[in-house]
Amino acid sequence: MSATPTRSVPHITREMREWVTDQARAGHTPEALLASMKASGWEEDAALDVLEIVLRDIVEAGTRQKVLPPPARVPEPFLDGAPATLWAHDREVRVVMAMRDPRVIVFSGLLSDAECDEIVALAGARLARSHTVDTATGASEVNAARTSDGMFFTRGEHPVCARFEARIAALLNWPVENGEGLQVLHYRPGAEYKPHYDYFDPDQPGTPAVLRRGGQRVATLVTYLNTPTRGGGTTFPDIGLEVTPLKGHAVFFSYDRPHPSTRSLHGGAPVLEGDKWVATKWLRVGRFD
Ligand SMILES: O=C(O)CCC(=O)C(=O)O
Ligand SMILES: [Fe+2]
Repeated sequence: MSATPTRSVPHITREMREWVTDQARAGHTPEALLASMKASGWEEDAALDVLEIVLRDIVEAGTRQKVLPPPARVPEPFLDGAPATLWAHDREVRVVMAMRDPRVIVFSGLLSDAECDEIVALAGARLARSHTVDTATGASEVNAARTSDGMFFTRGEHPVCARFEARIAALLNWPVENGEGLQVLHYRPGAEYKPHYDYFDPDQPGTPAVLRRGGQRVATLVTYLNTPTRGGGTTFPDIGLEVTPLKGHAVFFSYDRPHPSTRSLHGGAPVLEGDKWVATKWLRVGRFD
């Protein structure tokens, strides 16, 4: 048996990678690149190794872009004609601001003060340290990026939940059945939720299991159940937006594919004074049974 000669993987500097990438994008052939590298003193074998690695990376990056999932239909309120208010099941909701791309809408009056208080009281009785779905395993785990406490109601668990869910479905034109149960989060002073995406990362091994129930998340509605004294806004770092948490207001945003190009990155800024309570409704592309 003959021994296979081992060849070490060449170290490719950032400058080298950029030069090969620029030349290839400018339309120069691999043969032309090889000739220039040899002319500037490269050994043929080493130059070939570098070209093979960098050109393969370029092709793979291009393929990844092309296999972006097609855009999904997303929840969307009827805002044609720029109405000041929308009728949502049993209540008039005000439209405070609407951004088109990415889609971000702030509503007020989605819940009455009494309904906010009732949800806080029901959730408070059941709070435990927040858990998020770990897409590596599909299991729940304590998430260090989120320093709030949280719990989930099942859909329609209390009359106030069912009423709220019917309102959300009417407001956003999305079936109640496609919504997850409400999640309630409680942030104490200093607590925050670092910027994140709400969709499930398709590259994580646990994601297919999570998607079996309802498919991807395509929109989020965060409703503020109280008004923290200072801090605790919902931030959208890609667009420099911070939504003030005001009791009964809600911020809606949608994302038509599980990809950062949706610019749906968002977080809960640290609460500086007072507490913060929110109810999050995640909407799936299909029935969440
Ligand atoms: O607390 C907030 O403002 C954001 C909450 C959030 O991002 C979530 O529940 O997914
Ligand atoms: Fe979120």
